Amino acid sequence: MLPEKDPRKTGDKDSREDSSVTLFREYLRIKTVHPEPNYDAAVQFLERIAAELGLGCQKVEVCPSRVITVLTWQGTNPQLRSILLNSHTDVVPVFEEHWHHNPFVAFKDSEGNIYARGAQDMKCVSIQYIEAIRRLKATGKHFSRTVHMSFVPDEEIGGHKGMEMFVKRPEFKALNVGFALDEGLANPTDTFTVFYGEKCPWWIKVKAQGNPGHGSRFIENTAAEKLHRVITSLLAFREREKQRLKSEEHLTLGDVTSLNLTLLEGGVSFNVVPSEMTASFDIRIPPTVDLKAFEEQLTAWCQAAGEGVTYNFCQKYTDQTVTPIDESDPWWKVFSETCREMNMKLKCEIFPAATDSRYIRAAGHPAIGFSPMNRTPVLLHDHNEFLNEQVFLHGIEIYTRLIPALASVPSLPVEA
Ligand SMILES: CSCC[C@H](NC(C)=O)C(=O)O
Ligand SMILES: [Zn+2]
Ligand SMILES: [Zn+2]
Repeated sequence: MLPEKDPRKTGDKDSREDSSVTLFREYLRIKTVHPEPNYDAAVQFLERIAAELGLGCQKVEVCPSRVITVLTWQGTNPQLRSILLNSHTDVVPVFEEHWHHNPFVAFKDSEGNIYARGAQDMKCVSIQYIEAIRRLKATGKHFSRTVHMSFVPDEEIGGHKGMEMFVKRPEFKALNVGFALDEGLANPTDTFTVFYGEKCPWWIKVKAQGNPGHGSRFIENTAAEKLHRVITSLLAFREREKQRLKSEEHLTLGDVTSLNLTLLEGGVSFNVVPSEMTASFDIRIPPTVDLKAFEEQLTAWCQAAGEGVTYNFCQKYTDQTVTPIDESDPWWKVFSETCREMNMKLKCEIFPAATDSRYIRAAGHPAIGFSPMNRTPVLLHDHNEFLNEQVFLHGIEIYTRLIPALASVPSLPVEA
């Protein structure tokens, strides 16, 4: 085996590599991978950066072993609401056998593609924030609004011991957030995708109870027959939404309700008709859907399937707050104008899954999901996730324009 420092394993051929890229690759090598992320190493890395850049560093332990690290660049008028640049430190697991390079080595190929778990989701963004602030500080710049960078654990497993707890803490309230940026998705075209809201995740477990008996007989009203009816209703709805997405050109995945049957449980033996079976569904509901009516529809499908069919929620997110994206909104105006000045094409969408932005929005703060990765295939959670170093470096330039613009938004009426 080659040692991991060997350039044949890491792709470290070029000693002239941009120091931002080197830092990005160093961060990618920290194994903050579930199910046992090394969060201590990430926090130490961030503390080192804070010291290097002369930033304030606050650690908030929201529950045992779950620390939020906040690096702060104080504004010249700290009374004004701040800019929050959020990113999560954890990454999803890998199937190592499907990777062409070790996903925790950050191999760079001859085209500058950096392969690593977290290259897109979302260690790139963390380092882009840091490097943009490093550049701005180096030129002696100051802005009126304070800029905070928050680095949070556990986003990939729902954020329950991360951002969800943090937004309820006095330390979060003290950040006095005016506007937040968080993660988005890559876009394979020239355009950058921007997310102004998210679908509500509902995870439901449908339980059907029926008559048990010998597997050789025609038992009446079995749990399986009832569950089959529920599954048929829900999958028929899935098909309608799928067709709607396909046939209406302006719609994106964020605009329709997605639904998948993800778990089937029940039974003990081939020849025993079970008295109980369950089916679990991952449902994602756009902010425009009436949640009460949708819940009534789910109840009706279960009732129509027969007696003894019930469901319970394993996840039920109901906050449908979206961030304003009209030019009358001072934050959006500055964000979109700054992007326009850089000739960036933006496409505004609803995020099809769930990120920590939902907790920020629910706490009453506008938040935009944005990862500056155009001309890049969407590879989050996929094998051989990569980001090209030029795309990464361009992202730093983008934040180097966006951060000053947002941190200079003039005092708002609510701040007077
Ligand atoms: C609903 S909690 C889990 C969060 C996860 N986020 C992503 C981005 O994959 C998801 O949407 O499944
Ligand atoms: Zn992410
Ligand atoms: Zn993710």
